[in-house]
Amino acid sequence: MARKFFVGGNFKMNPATRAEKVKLVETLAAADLDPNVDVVIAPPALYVIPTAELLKAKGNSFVKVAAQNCYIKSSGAFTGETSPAQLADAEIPYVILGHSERRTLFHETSAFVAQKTKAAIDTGLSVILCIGETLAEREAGTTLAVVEEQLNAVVPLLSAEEWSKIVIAYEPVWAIGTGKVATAAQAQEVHAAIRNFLSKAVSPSVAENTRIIYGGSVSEKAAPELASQPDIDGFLVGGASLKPEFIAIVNVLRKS
Ligand SMILES: O=C[C@H](O)COP(=O)(O)O
Repeated sequence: MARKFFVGGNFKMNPATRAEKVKLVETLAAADLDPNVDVVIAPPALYVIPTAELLKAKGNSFVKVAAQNCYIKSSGAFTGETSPAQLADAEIPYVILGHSERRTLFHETSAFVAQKTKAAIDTGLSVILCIGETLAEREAGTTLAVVEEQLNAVVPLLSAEEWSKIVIAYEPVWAIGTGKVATAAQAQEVHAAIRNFLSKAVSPSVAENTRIIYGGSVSEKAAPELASQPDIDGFLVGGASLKPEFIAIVNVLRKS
C-alpha cells in the first residue's frame, strides 16, 4: 500500500500574537488543500486547544493539530509540562517529539525522547519523531550512526503495530532555519538508510509502511524535487508554515 503523503507545519514559538495565529489558522482552514495529504499543524502549547477549536468552528476537520512536546507522566508536580493524557483528553491527536531544538537547547537525550515517545503512544497519540545530525556529525561521516542511535533508543520500547502511529521526521540540524535545504539526493540517501534500518531493526513491513518525512528549510521551490524521491513521504515545515507558501507545499503532489 502506498504511503500517504504527510505535511506538518511546526510553528515553533510563533506567531507572537493571538491575532496573527487566528489569521494563519483561518487562512489554512479556508485553503484548497490536496485531500490525499495528511496535514498537521503544531502551534505553541498556549494555542493548541484554541487552534483545534478554531478549525472546528470553521468546519475544518481535515487539518489536524499537534503539540510540540509532552512529558512522560499523566499528571503531577511537573511545572511547565504538558502530559500526553491531557493532550488525548483535549482530542489533540499528534505530538512532535525529539525536535533538534529540544535535543540541543533543552538537553533532551535519545533515551528521554524514547520514553516520551512510549508514553505518548501508550496514551493513544501519534508521534512525529524527529531525528537528524549536526553539520559536524555530517562532516565527520557519522550521519547514519547518529540517526540510528536516535532510533535505536525507541526500537525496544515499541511493538511492530505501534510503529503505525509514528511518523519519522528526518531533519538535518544544519538545514533547520538556515535556508540551506538538503539536496534531494542527500535527503533521499538518508531516508533510504532509515528505511533499511527499520527493516532490519523492526520488520520489512514496518519499514515499508512508516512515513519518513523531511524537514529543514523546506520551501515551495525545493518541495517538488524532494517530494519526487521514493523514500521522502512528506515534510515537516518550520518557517514556511507561517506563510501562505505552506499551502503550496501541502499541494506539491497535486495534479492540476
Ligand atoms: O520542524 C521543522 C524544522 O525544524 C524545519 O524548520 P525550517 O523549515 O524553519 O528550517
